[in-house]
Amino acid sequence: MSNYHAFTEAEAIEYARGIEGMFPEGAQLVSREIGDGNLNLVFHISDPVSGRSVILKQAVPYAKVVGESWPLTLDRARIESEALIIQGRLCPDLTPKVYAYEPDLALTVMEDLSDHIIMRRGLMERNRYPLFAGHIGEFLAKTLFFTSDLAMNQQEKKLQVKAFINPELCKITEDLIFDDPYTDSPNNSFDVHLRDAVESIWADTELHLEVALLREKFLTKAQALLHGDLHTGSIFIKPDSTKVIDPEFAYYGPMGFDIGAVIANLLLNYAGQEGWSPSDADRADYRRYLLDTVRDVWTEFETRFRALWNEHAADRMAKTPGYQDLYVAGLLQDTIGFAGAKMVRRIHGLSHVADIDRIEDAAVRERAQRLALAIGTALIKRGRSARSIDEVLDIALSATK
Ligand SMILES: Nc1ncnc2c1ncn2[C@@H]1O[C@H](COP(=O)(O)OP(=O)(O)O)[C@@H](O)[C@H]1O
Ligand SMILES: CSC[C@H]1O[C@H](OP(=O)(O)O)[C@H](O)[C@@H]1O
Repeated sequence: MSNYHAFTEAEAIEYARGIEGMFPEGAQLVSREIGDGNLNLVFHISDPVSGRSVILKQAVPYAKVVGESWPLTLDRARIESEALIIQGRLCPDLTPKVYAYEPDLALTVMEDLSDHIIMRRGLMERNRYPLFAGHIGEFLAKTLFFTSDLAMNQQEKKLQVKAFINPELCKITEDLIFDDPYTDSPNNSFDVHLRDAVESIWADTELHLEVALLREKFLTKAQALLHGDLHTGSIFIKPDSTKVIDPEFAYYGPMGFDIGAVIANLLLNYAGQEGWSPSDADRADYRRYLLDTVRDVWTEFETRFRALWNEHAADRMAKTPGYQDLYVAGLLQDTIGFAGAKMVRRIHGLSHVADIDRIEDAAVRERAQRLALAIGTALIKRGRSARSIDEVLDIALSATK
């Protein structure tokens, strides 16, 4: 990556001007750096006259949220662009179009999705998205099924596992999700009022055993090409459209990690509804919508995944009676366990979620945090014995005072 340097806004404009066919000759381009994620630069380049626009996403050689003291591979830009291309082939309507990838600059040029909003914000505004569960169920079923040994030639799949070895980004997940929240790590960050709840998680060895088993799956179960960071900040949405962005954490891992991420982030918003002050009936109604969506995400995924299996399984052994049922039962258990782990890390780990952190009143924020921890830890403990997605809804309802 010898020519690499991080773009200034002026350089981003110059680069965009050179993209063939993108902007009219001589257009007065405007650039805004809009990256609000933890890791990368995102330039929005537009021509106010023609109304045309494009996104340039560039990795920097460190974790932006921490600074240069946390070096991070630029190879994540390759992983992200290659994963976007695969996901785009499988789900063209659910992903941004990738126009180009420049390895020397760790830069991906992609479709501007600014007519959508980031789903986390949409949920914080208490919008409802009736098509979301079907859309994300389709994304999960197609991307996970078609990249797995069920649908692929096993030799080709192994080459894909190799192409998506992503050790540095996986290490972030291994530490921030499966280690730090369960010990007194300097990476943790939490409000003082939460110390007793956090200390009881540090001391809960029954919980630690379940997390160790989930971590082992994350480390070893190369089931499918995961998105790897499928939270509601990685989803752009509007009523009739859903687009999944930001797969730089992609690697071959356990399918339930992606499904669990979606469910966890719906439940984090559920907990964050403590911060809303409508009538109790309105809050309960929005929470009901979120729980219905949790159930629908799973059932939409399961229905489509089974249909793909029945129609496209390439593997003779995949047709063995009973195999599909056991496989799907295992996916549900993984999904529930990973959902719990993805909730807990957002309360007292390094990286939080706005659904809860934006609650200004400390006492109300504390109620939301405790609720998220109660649901998250219960999901982790239930995972291995779960039989139905309804158990997730029951856990959320019984933790809610
Ligand atoms: N294709 C896109 N169209 C419009 N805005 C985008 C696009 N991709 C990213 N963004 C904006 O940039 C922000 C950060 O992007 P993201 O891919 O999540 O970066 P990071 O990898 O740093 O988390 C998003 O929250 C969104 O506001
Ligand atoms: C130091 S990275 C922390 C956290 O950030 C990533 O999320 P995003 O870049 O989408 O905001 C990922 O979830 C990591 O665990």
